[in-house]
Amino acid sequence: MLKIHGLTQRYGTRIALDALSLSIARGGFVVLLGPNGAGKSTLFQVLTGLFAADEGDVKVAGLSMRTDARRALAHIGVVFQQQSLDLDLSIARNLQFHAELQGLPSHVSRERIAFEAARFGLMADMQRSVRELSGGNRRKVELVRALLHRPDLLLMDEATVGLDPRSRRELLDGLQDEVRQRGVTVLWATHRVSEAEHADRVLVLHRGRLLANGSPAEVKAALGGATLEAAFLNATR
Ligand SMILES: Nc1ncnc2c1ncn2[C@@H]1O[C@H](COP(=O)(O)OP(=O)(O)OP(=O)(O)O)[C@@H](O)[C@H]1O
Repeated sequence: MLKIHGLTQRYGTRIALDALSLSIARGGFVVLLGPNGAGKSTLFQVLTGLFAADEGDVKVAGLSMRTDARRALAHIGVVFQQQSLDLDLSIARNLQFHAELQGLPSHVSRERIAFEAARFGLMADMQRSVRELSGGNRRKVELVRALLHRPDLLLMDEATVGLDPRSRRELLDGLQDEVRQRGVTVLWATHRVSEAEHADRVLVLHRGRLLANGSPAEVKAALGGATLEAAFLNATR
């Protein structure tokens, strides 16, 4: 689903991504675990075509981001770290606007918006402005928006920051449904080890390099530690 080869990104003399290579098969909940400054956001910016990296390439569903970005991006949905909804518009308008940008026919967008909004418990608030919503519901709207064009690869960058445990759980459960029911691949960037404990696969990123790559148990064994958290803290000190 995703192949990253030799990706390098520098900011002046600082290396944010250091010849990073990895591949991720279709389907599953994959956690990209890294401390602050590891390069997670930089990687997501390259994956979503915000800029091209200095070196290397990314392929999504076999399509190169360098030569075929438009078609590659059609496979990707994203929720960025920074909230990006129009606060003055209602949930419904925000979602309709995005569906129009994606070129979805109106009968398809109406059906998908209703389906996803119901799934995430947003139906009662559809006509409220986003400004009036809790942080948890705003994130759910962003997730629904990211799912409208039915992406195969969903990128979530620190998506639970500021959410209480219940909202975090609901968001994660919704994503697990997507993985199970539609075979979506979720790449979930976080610095919280607890969010990696139940992942299908964990990628540990530190200073732009991959330190470990495997199931939570494999990563714990590879990095050495009594718990995944101890292994992570030890390896990224
Ligand atoms: N626009 C920029 N200009 C200069 N340096 C940058 C820029 N963006 C990121 N960096 C540096 O690149 C490195 C990787 O940053 P990045 O934001 O990708 O990490 P991150 O893992 O997302 O961190 P966080 O968890 O804090 O969001 C850091 O050393 C950061 O200071």
